[in-house]
Amino acid sequence: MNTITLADLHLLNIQTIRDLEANTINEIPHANLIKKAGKATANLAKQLIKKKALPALILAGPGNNGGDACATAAELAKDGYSVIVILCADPEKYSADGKKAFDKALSRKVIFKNSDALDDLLKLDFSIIIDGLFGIGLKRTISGSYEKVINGVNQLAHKKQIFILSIDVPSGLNADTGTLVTDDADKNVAVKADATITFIANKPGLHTADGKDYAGEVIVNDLGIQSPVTEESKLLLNHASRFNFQLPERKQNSHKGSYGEVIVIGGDKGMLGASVLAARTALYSGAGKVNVSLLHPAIDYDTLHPEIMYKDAQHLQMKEEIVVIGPGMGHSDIAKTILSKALSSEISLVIDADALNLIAANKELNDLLMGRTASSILTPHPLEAARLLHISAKEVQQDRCKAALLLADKFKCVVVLKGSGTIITDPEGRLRINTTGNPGLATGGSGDVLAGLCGALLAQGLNSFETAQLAVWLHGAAADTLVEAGVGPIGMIASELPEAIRHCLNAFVDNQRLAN
Ligand SMILES: NC(=O)C1=CN([C@@H]2O[C@H](COP(=O)(O)OP(=O)(O)OC[C@H]3O[C@@H](n4cnc5c(N)ncnc54)[C@H](O)[C@@H]3O)[C@@H](O)[C@H]2O)[C@H](O)CC1
Ligand SMILES: [K+]
Repeated sequence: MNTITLADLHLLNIQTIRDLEANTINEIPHANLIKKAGKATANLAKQLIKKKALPALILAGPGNNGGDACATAAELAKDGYSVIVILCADPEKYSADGKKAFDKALSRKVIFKNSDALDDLLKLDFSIIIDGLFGIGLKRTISGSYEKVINGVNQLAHKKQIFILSIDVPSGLNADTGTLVTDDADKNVAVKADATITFIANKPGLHTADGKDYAGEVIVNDLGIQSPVTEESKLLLNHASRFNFQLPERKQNSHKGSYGEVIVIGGDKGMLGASVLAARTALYSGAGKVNVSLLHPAIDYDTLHPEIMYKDAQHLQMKEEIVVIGPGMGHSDIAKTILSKALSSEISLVIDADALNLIAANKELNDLLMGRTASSILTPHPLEAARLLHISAKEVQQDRCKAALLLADKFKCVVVLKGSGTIITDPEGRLRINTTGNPGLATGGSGDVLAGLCGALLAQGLNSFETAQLAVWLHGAAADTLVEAGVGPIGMIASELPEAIRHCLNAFVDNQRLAN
């Protein structure tokens, strides 16, 4: 975990990459980035290829991504690999460097076919499939022969277990948003890569929304172009090895009051479990004291965790504790009254689930949240985020980074937009995309666990943005350790997370101590 550099975590959007590329070409007229990209891709492919006797299949599209593909073919051929390229382009229309790469590949006996040969090629076996159809220049829905080629190689790779390496971006994916470039919701045309070698810098769309499913493992090669990155850089991947904050030391001479107090408010009829899960997690993640206040007080004792105290929701002081509000809270008038009291208080809040829905539906609560001076962390899933922004969940998912930034700006809060590649933002526009987690977390209650974890970290003295970063990372890391142990992704349940979170949290603290 200590080998990750800040540069590895730096994310750039397409426009910034284009600007950097243009500056480089202006300053170094013969930079030949395509040649460099081809070399880097071929070097990686050589490490990935297990059966050198089989040919490599390379897809080359009409833009510079296709140029990179031809340069890769030329490099592999130089080292004795047999290479077949499906050329979906007129090479006469390539850029000068792209044409040079094509000519070089041709001179090195690379076999070029067009998409008419697809059906015959799909009967063969290959050492690797390298996707250079489209990169950051893809504009419209992929159709016609491009669509046939993509669907064909996806199926072939799946059937024959052939590794797919995408160049720069899996063809079909938007590198900014992680959505598929399509105007037809029923059409999912994109290369499903096992790995992506991406150039100049890492890109947000490879890590959120559909990005993780299509890009696979992401390898960054800067092609010698420096993109300055500092701790202040706004767009980064969220990784614990780069956190520059610490939990307070656990001194021998300390007591439960040293580690803060959390109250979880929620649990209307039929939904008590949500609050109990959040409270249990707060306990397992180090809060000194943990309370539950249920709106439907059907229980006042947790037989599994008798450490948890139960308090009457309607008579809470809300003076010093950290309040996690919303899990299973429902929409009753009492819920609104208690939420209004919490929003009017001077204490730090974690606002989740039904509390978010109530705020979205009620102007008074909305205004109270907007007017808060104490800190709040909002933890919406896409539908809750959509309600708060008064747009559709689809619009949120179309650009998750933008939606999270809008929310943080609107409410002047730290926002955790959950989902694949959870996004953490703050009102200053800092944005982190999380790197841990797996589909095992797509299960009821895992959001309650995250809310409870946030509460415990706030109680131990981290600020809201630090809390959100560490909580999201730990939550995903815990799920990853469970999957490694065979507990999921299928059938992983939220109740299994708190113990795994405790393990990951202690390991995180130990690693930080060793690193310092
Ligand atoms: N900028 C860099 O960091 C470097 C970029 N390299 C590689 O180049 C691509 C970007 O190249 P560009 O030519 O701008 O775009 P594409 O290759 O992605 O494709 C554009 C090409 O495709 C046509 N097109 C767009 N959409 C469609 C569609 N739906 N159907 C058919 N045709 C479409 C469009 O008109 C263009 O002709 C980048 O990703 C890198 O791989 C460098 O080589 C390294 C540095
Ligand atoms: K590509």
